[in-house]
Amino acid sequence: MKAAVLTLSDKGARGEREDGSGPALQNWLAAHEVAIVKSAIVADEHEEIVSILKEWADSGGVDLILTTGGTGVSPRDVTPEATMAVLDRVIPGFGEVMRARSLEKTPHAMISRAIAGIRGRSLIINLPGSPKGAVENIEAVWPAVPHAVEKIQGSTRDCAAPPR
Ligand SMILES: Nc1nc2c(c(=O)[nH]1)N[C@H]1C(S)=C(S)[C@@H](COP(=O)(O)OP(=O)(O)OC[C@H]3O[C@@H](n4cnc5c(N)ncnc54)[C@H](O)[C@@H]3O)O[C@H]1N2
Ligand SMILES: O=P(O)(O)OP(=O)(O)O
Repeated sequence: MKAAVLTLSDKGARGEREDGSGPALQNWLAAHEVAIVKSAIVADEHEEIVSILKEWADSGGVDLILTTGGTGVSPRDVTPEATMAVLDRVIPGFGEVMRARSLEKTPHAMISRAIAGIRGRSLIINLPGSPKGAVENIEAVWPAVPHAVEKIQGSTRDCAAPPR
C-alpha cells in the first residue's frame, strides 16, 4: 500500500511548532509495512487543502491519504469541509468508529468532526491534530483499511472468504 500524510496546522506551517503528528503517522505506517510516497504540512486553508488532496488522489499513485489536524471546532478548522469537497463517496463508518473508540480515551473525542471517503482510487481519512490522537484514531480504523483499499480499487474478492 502507498500512503500520503498531510498535516494541517497554522503553527506548523509558520514554523512556530514542530510537526509531531505527521512524523508519528509516518512511523506508524512504516511499522505496518506501508510505503510513504508523499507528505506535506500546510496551513488550515480550505483551497490549499482541496488542491493538495486532489493532486495526490488524482496522481494515481496514492492508495491512502491521511490528514491530521483541523478536524475540531476552532474557527480555522476546515479539514472536514475541504475533504468533503473532494470526495466522490463518503464512508461514515470510519468517523463513527474513530469517535466511538476515542471516547474511551477522552470526552474531547466528540469534538472531532473527522470524515473519510473515496476520491477515485484513493481512500482519504481525516485524523485529529495531536500526535496521540492521530495515532489512536488510525489504530481504531486500521482493521478495515487494507480491505477497503482493495475494494475501492475494484477487487471482486468475496468479503466473506478467508484471507489468501
Ligand atoms: N483518540 C483521540 N481522539 C481525539 C483526541 C485524542 O487525544 N485522542 N483529541 C481530541 C481533541 S482535544 C480535539 S480538540 C479534537 C479535534 O482535534 P483537531 O483535529 O481539531 O486538532 P487540532 O486542534 O489541530 O490540534 C489539537 C492539539 O494537538 C496539538 N497539535 C496539533 N497539531 C499538531 C502537530 N502537527 N504536531 C504536534 N502537535 C500538534 C496541539 O497541542 C493542538 O492544540 O480531536 C479529539 N480526538
Ligand atoms: O496552529 P494549529 O492549526 O495547529 O492550531 P491549534 O494548535 O490551535 O490546533
